[in-house]
Amino acid sequence: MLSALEKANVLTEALPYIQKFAGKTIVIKYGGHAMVNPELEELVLKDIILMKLVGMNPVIVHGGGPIIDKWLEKVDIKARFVNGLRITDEATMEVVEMVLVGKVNKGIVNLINRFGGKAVGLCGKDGNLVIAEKKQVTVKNQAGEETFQDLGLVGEVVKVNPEIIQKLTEEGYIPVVSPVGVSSGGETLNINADYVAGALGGALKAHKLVLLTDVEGIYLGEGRESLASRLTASEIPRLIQEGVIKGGMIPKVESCLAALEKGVENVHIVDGRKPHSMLLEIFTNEGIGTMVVKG
Ligand SMILES: Nc1ncnc2c1ncn2[C@@H]1O[C@H](COP(=O)(O)OP(=O)(O)O)[C@@H](O)[C@H]1O
Ligand SMILES: CC(=O)N[C@@H](CCC(=O)OP(=O)(O)O)C(=O)O
Repeated sequence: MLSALEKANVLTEALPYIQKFAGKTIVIKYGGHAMVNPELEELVLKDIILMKLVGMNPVIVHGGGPIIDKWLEKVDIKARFVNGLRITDEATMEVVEMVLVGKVNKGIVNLINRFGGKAVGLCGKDGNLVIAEKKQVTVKNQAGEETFQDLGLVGEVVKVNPEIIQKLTEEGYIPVVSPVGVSSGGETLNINADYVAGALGGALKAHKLVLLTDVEGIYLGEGRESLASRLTASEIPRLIQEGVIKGGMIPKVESCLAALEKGVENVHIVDGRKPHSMLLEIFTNEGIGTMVVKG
């Protein structure tokens, strides 16, 4: 345990970081795989409340893939993914919206409020926050040829209207965003939360985008020693092509690239299972996880 003096030292050591980040927007993607247990969830959300209290503007975009899987199973719908994206028919979309916007979003909002923060939950439909269109994807077949794959009601962000987030932030709220968007024709679309986080970070000109997940960062090979502490944007397409980055990591790195392109200064993929990983990232010089940089 720290003595009272040591605790005071820790606080004053954080001062330059608090000054540096005051007023800065930090978009945090809280992935479903990082929501591993209630104790850890409490730590993550209390860290975010602390960030808000010391003057930063945290904005949460949450996922919930494993929780959707659980509820789909209850109604006998099989979960299927292509390149980390859920194939979404109408029945699946209904479950996705109920689980993300209803259960997961309100669960996070309720906890933040209970821990003394002020949270407001939204999805892409609120204030036309996230306008999307159906996403087109190509995949390689067994012969190595590129073929088109229809994912159903899966969206790609085409426009973000961030005013509602800015208003909430100015009023002292922590916005909590569900990755369900709407097309210009009013159709509900399922968007991977990583893409929403990247696009929102870009639209808000965020200082930082932090993607909390269930691995330490991006591995370039087998084992923990292959963890990349820093990758440049230009290396990413090759790593996807070679199959080094696959599955759920693909939307994450693509979100990083989109955010960097739109001027987000710092983009990090961090282990959300590690207690206080975000605070370590923001308040110390310890580089944790993988930082993706322009170039
Ligand atoms: N090169 C890589 N380095 C680290 N993880 C990778 C890599 N390629 C694929 N992955 C997978 O990406 C997963 C993280 O994505 P995902 O499961 O969608 O998490 P989340 O719910 O946090 O969005 C990891 O658990 C891992 O299985
Ligand atoms: C199109 C698509 O894949 N949407 C995701 C949305 C939730 C999400 O992104 O959750 P995680 O961050 O926990 O993976 C899904 O249906 O699972």
